[in-house]
Amino acid sequence: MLYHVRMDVRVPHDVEAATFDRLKAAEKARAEELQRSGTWRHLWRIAGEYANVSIFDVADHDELHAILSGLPLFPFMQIAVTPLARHPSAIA
Ligand SMILES: O=C(O)CC1=CCC(=O)O1
Repeated sequence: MLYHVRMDVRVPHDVEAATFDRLKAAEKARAEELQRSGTWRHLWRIAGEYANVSIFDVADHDELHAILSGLPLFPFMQIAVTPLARHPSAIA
């Protein structure tokens, strides 16, 4: 199943910069791993915002939740999930 996921990162004021930098590096490594496996199909920056739009390809809601809640930046993100169904006019 495909899911459109928007993640808005909220930088905490009370977390040390070095700690947040470590979390960002861990997030990047995990995102790259999931992209290589084909699970994180698209990852786009929303221009002008500390946010991204992503497409995930997973078995079901439970797998998506497990992945998202395991992301290193999960405690600092607002996440909006939209399940996608095939459009009848789509040719690909
Ligand atoms: O910067 C972001 O949008 C949050 C994020 C998701 C994957 C990643 O590497 O950073």
